[in-house]
Amino acid sequence: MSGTLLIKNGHLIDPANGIDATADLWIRDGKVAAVGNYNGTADEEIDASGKIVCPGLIDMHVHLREPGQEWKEDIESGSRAAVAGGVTSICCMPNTGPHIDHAGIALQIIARARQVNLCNVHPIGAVTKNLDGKELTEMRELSRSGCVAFSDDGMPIWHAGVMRKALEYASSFDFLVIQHAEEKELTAGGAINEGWISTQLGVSGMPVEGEDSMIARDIMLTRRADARYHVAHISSKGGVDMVRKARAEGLKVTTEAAPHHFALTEEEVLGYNVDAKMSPPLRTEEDRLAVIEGLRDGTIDVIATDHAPHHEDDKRCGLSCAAFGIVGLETMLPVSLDLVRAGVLSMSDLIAKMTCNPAQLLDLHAGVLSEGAEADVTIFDPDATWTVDREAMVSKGKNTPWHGKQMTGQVTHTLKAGRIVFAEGEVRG
Ligand SMILES: NC(=O)N[C@@H](CC(=O)O)C(=O)O
Ligand SMILES: [Zn+2]
Ligand SMILES: [Zn+2]
Repeated sequence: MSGTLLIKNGHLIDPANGIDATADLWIRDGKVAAVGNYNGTADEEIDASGKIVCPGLIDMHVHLREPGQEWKEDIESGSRAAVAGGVTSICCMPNTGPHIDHAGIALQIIARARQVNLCNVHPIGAVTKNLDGKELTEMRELSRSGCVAFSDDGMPIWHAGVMRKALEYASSFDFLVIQHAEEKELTAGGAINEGWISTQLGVSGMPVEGEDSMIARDIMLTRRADARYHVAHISSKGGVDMVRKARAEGLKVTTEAAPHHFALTEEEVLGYNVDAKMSPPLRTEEDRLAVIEGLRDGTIDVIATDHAPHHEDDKRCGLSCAAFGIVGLETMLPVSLDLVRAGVLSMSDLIAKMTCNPAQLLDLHAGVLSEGAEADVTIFDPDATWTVDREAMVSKGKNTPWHGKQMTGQVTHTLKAGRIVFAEGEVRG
């Protein structure tokens, strides 16, 4: 956008620059022009009194379903859902059809996202061709085509030998390898966490050891390869403890938590609720508290949604057969704000986990409000309440466990490169 926009009187939080104060934010020609005083006049103003103004949120774990399953979501609907949730940069996972396992698909996604022009979309390239865990992709070429990290998400990088090669190769270029940690030999046939509740419901469970054993194996391989390893959607106490230990040892191990794993437990599936089914599954209260402690002490430096839209037809067929996954973009912020309200994190530390921390991990030029930076900005009212209505969701996916629940914290404006792309409850553009 051209011209000068003033966002005034907001509580500005820019963790990367250590800013946490009431201040005006000046934007000129799509870039941050100044924080505080500015020698000029505004063409347009947004009054942000009583609101928080922060860098546009980044969600490094999103499933956009395009190409291949556009009835579940596409780049346009996913981008719209993102900005409605205050998210201005998303990384999309490679389990599309075709998979993001060659440069052409990555380039196609980037081109389509630019046409849609609502948020930044960064593909994550596959580690193995077809995501079948056998042969490595051309990671260097995928990286040159815009992939910001590598994963077989949806599937684990299963075989230890392939994982070792992937980590060794990635290490020579400093690529980040993101693991969906699940030992399928242990979880096969399971739909929810294995335990008392799965027994009670008579539904096959996925033991927590499925996640933990793969994280343990991967940490050993990461140590040997001196690679950068990231655990996707961590959900278990054992996993968090191992990551904490690995980091203390100086290994380049990082992880992310999804809001559902720190907000909900396996009790959500009582009543056979298919919208509480995802992989990894909701686990016990002990696991949930361990994820929260990991967020608090910095073991977990990123919050990412694992936004996984599915069509009704893939969900409404019983707990055992329903697809794994829930949508998350539009509820990420209010659910995460509970961590501030509970005194687990300061507002600035919470925002860091959704802005500068993922940006740093993925080397994105985003997540800060420094002078000259692209003006991707989120404005939200931390106290406003609203009720989740699945039918009113912007995403094509309506599979949310929070339907009918009251949220505290509402995005009022989302700006992409200085342009208002969401305001007054409407996506613009
Ligand atoms: N998380 C999920 O339950 N589902 C994801 C796959 C994944 O993230 O592993 C999906 O693509 O639907
Ligand atoms: Zn996954
Ligand atoms: Zn995922």
